[in-house]
Amino acid sequence: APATAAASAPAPAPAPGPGPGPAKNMTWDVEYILWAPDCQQRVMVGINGRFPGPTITARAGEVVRVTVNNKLQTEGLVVHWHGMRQVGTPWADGTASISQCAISPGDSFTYEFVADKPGTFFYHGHFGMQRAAGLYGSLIVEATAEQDEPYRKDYDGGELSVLLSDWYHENVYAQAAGLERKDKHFEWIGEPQTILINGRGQYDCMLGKVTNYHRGIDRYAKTCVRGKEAKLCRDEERCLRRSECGPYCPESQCAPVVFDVEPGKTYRLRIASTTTLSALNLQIEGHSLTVVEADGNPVEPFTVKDIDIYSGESYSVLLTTNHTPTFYRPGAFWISVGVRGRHPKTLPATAVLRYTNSRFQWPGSVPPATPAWDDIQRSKSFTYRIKALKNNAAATPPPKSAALNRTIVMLNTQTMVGGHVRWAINNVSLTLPATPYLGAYFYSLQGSAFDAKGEAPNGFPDGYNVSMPPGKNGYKARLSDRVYELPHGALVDVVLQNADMMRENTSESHPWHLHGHDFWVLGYGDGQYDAGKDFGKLNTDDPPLRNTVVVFPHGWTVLRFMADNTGAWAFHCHIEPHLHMGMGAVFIEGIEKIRELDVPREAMMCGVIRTAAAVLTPATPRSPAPAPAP
Ligand SMILES: O=C1O[C@H]([C@@H](O)CO)C(O)=C1O
Repeated sequence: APATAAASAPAPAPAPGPGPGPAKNMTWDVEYILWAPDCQQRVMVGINGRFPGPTITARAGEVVRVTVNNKLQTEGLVVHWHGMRQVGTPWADGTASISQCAISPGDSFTYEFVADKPGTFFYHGHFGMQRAAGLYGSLIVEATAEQDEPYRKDYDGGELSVLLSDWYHENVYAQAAGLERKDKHFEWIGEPQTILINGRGQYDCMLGKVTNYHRGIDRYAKTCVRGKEAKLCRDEERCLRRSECGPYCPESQCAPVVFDVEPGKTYRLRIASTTTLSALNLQIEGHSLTVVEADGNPVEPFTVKDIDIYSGESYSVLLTTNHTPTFYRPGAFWISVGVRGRHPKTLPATAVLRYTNSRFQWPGSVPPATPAWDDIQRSKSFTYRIKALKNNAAATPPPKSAALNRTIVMLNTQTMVGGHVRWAINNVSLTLPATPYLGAYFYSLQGSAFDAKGEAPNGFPDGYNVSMPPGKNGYKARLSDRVYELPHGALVDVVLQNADMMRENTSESHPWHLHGHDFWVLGYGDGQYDAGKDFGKLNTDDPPLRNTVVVFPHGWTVLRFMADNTGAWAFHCHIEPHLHMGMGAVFIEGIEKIRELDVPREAMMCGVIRTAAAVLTPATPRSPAPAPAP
């Protein structure tokens, strides 16, 4: 490994990333676009002129190579491949300040990594609040013939991809500015205007019949108009100005999503959520759903009427088209997606499941109502049911507790720091340094790149009462870019401990996402985790492997992972404003091995400095400037 690579590395550097193999090559222009995802035109971050970004479909083991051209004139960007473990390619993880420098405006960067395992994934921006601006899309990894997914034989109809998100009319710069205002001027982003399915929604109206249930969410709730908007469609000029084009124009950017299915078959729905904030619930009128995959891992199948899904999670569910069309059920059914966990102010999103023998285009029924937002018990019972598939090689059990090297307890608190509302982990509210951690370790610049004087705290003081706000606990947070350093191969438990927020008797659920890994979810509980009592009860027999897990209000969650992936990995709440407010941590793994990596200059520098041979030859010391004339 080069010692001071910028000055002495041999030129030119080999192409970064994994070796040869079948590859998926793509070139993306990322740019601002005017788009009307919910029939209202706004500025978004699009890829190749569209929103959402293109779906990537790869085979497991294939190399994915995406050249990203940053055509945003005024901001950097990175793309994170959510769920890809990036073994050996930590610089391709796409986290600004952690795995790479943000790609400068006008510059390009090629991500190159192995789609390491089959499953349902997605990609998204990971710089500032760029994901919320629309920079995301689906990433599907198909199994090879040899590794065949265990549930592959259980569906004969095909696959449907359902990417869920929430959408705000206020742009992300305004959202971020509001979050950063001081003291009583703090502006929370509030609830989204629209839930999107595959990037489409209908602001302020329902495709189906409106009921009192919908009026309870938005008292002005109405059914989207069909006739008037259809007339607008015929006026091509107006239709091209998309924002004037209603949902029923086929050309419209907010046209309802319709999944055409054959009767008498079983389909696999790949469902992923990249919401800014909302926890969602999805159900399909008249059909049950059998959960078979979570975050790319096979789970013991179980059948439910609806699923909860948090930001950062993905599931595959099997659905059988077992209805015979009747007068009342003509063969078109509502897919309904509503908000859970926070008092909803957003109407549920709807899409249509339409049998090919359906007598009607549209369901005539009322879209099914979302389960009560505050029925946390119901959410828990769904989440607790998720277990690893029995007797399956892809669902490896965790090493037993005896092998454990380290336990990190992470208390999350919402607290004031310097007049700002922030989130903190053990009193450290994460700020990100200008120098990516991966480069700081690779070039041995820890001391100057970030605060390396001490580690991020391993726990919180005894006697902290998690059912009281941090203020009443006399607990004061600070900003820091400190990290957790993990030696290669350490077996690590993380206890996520939720607590009271600044407002007494309030606590919210948080979906935590770990980069570079899947982890085993060993257990959940209410109140404060008590190692003496709870550790022995953790599930080490069939815990599910996941990359995202929820910690429930005033509860705890324990996860375990093996720190065997050399790199710098983010671990954070997947709620976009919460990460922005400091709710995250960084693990530096295999510290003793980082310098052996082949970190490409492209990830740590910008422009031609990264590739031009000239700058790589040792610089000739400049003669000292002449002394100024007396
Ligand atoms: O971080 C948050 O801030 C608000 C609220 O606590 C203050 O307005 C909220 O719901 C969050 O999750």
